[in-house]
Amino acid sequence: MKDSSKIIYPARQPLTGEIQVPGDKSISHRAVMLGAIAKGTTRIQNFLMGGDCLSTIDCFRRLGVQIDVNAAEGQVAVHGKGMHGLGVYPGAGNAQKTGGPDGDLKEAVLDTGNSGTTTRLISGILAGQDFPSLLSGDVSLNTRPMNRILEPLTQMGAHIRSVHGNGCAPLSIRPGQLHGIHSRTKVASAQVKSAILLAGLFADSPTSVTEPSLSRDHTELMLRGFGADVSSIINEDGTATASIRPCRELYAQDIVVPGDISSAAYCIAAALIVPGSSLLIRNVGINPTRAGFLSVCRDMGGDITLLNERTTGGEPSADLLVRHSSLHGVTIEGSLIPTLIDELPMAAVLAAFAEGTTVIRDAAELKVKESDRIVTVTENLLAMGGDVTPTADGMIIRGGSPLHGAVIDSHLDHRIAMSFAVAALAADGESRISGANCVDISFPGFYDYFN
Ligand SMILES: O=C(O)C1=C[C@@H](OP(=O)(O)O)[C@@H](O)[C@H](O)C1
Ligand SMILES: C=C(OP(=O)(O)O)C(=O)O
Repeated sequence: MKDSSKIIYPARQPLTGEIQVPGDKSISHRAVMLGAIAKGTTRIQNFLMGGDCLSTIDCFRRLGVQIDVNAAEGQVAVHGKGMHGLGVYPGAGNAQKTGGPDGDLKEAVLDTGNSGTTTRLISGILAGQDFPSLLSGDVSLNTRPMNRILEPLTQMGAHIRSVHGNGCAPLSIRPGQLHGIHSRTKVASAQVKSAILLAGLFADSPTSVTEPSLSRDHTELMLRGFGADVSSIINEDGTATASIRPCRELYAQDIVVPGDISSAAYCIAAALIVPGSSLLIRNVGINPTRAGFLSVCRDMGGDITLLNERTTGGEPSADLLVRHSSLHGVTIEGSLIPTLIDELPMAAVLAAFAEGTTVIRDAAELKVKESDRIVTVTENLLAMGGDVTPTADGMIIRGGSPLHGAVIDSHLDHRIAMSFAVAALAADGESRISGANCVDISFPGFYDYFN
């Protein structure tokens, strides 16, 4: 990704009016993936044209799926190949000889870019194919932990390994007969759960995954919509189990992607901290497994009203009316964490504008995202004059003193760039954000919204 920097000036006026944020990243990824292995054409509206979802499209095109993109209209048509129709397409520049004992067998060579979701979910699908593949991403992606999918997929009979033996991508996947398992995950991760469920489609017996608490359930909801036999329960001890039966065929769907609550979080936070603001954010996904940021903002004293609540394709959404509010510190922990994992950098920044202390704990997962977000949030908050102490699984933020403009290092992590762009709106003096273009990964046009 090319380096770029951006100067952000404090907001000179309240944020008012109506906006709509781009489509949900998690749902956009899944719509392409399930569309690719379904029978028929899946038509997607309000697809997120961000770098990560474009990586998913690119991977499936390289597996022979015709995908038509109308970027201006946010529309994507995925011409599904069915459960067993993916393949290696020499000539698309993606096939190479494996050079291994399987001699001439061609492998699909796929670039998953900066996207953990693409890498982990597609691995579940590729584990069930009859051709080999090689997955690799950018420098950040190739340092992220993959043993969390390698272990359960191997247990299912997949032939998947980390090429350099370091538990990270590149990943090499060879054909293998998959069997159903019951997997217990250590962390509540929708990516791990989804990789196992997607592999379960291709197994010869049912598969289930129990996670410590419920992570985002878009895969389960969408799989059901495509005709798979999926069930989910919350167990008495608070753990969550999702189960899937092997599947012969998935059927194409029309999908309308709601606005991404993870992107809306920056607009919500900006409206809460810039004095006089009153912002209406239309069409935001509020699936309870994603809406933790809304609860936290409200607990902090944030004035947020939900209007026009509705459900499309099993996914609830609403319009959010957000008004400037005086905030106070809170504790963010436990089963709430997976419901706002990507919004924690923004929540930490918000905490710096809140009176009193905010404690974020049980969030060690922050360390294995696009950057170590405990480190990168702490470093940048300190640069702005904030009072923050990093901990092993979170941060303690003592808020209420004014932040000042600073040089912010995004570490090419889109969530860090956006969280600190918002901080800069309510700080004294100008800020400079390095690697500012990385916002295109999940929120193309982010800076224009604030202009
Ligand atoms: O399944 C998904 O779409 C995602 C799950 C989360 O990751 P984990 O499953 O690793 O927590 C999240 O951080 C990521 O941005 C998107
Ligand atoms: C962690 C993120 O995404 P991914 O894991 O898909 O790279 C994110 O969007 O904040």
